Amino acid sequence: MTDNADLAALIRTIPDYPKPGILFRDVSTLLLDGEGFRKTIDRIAAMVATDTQLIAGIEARGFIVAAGLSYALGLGKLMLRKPGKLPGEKIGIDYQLEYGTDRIELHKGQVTAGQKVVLVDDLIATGGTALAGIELIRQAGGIVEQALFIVDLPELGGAEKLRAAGVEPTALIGFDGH
Ligand SMILES: O=P(O)(O)OC[C@H]1O[C@H](OP(=O)(O)OP(=O)(O)O)[C@H](O)[C@@H]1O
Ligand SMILES: Nc1ncnc2[nH]cnc12
Repeated sequence: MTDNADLAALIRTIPDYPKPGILFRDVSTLLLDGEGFRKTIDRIAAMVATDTQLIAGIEARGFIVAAGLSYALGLGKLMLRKPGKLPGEKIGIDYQLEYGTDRIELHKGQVTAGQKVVLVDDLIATGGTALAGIELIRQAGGIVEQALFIVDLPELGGAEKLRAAGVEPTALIGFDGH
């Protein structure tokens, strides 16, 4: 992981949100900064494997990263959505969050067998969300070997879990603490 201190400085930390003990790393302040967002997307885009065919983003903050990369690289984007949002036939998976549980869903037929998909999100903490996304894309026949994030919280072990699942995670910024 390179330094990216310029981008780290644009991310606000809010203690005890949404629960006591959680240090919430709020990317909304980075998103407000046009140059900061452009640098974020450019630096992540430079890491995307050249054989990538599709960018998968996780609702909601992951969509912003996915949209930027999709535009920068001219690749399509796949929406992994929270429950009840997709109108078509879908598959879904439940997962644990650092502060609760959730579910994501994917439209059937929007990943083709053998398609190379990169998963992106704003942040990886416990890795539950990213692993659920990877599992869902794999169930649909896609190949996921790379996942990219703006922020990693290494103490929560998510990146290690992704490596154990055969996916190489990279983040621009690592923050200490929960
Ligand atoms: O590695 P994990 O422990 O799974 O946590 C990371 C996830 O948590 C946040 O999303 P959140 O569920 O808060 O939803 P949002 O993007 O809709 O705000 C973040 O954007 C990641 O998707
Ligand atoms: N500490 C944290 N800050 C921001 N988003 C998160 N998602 C899960 N944990 C988080």
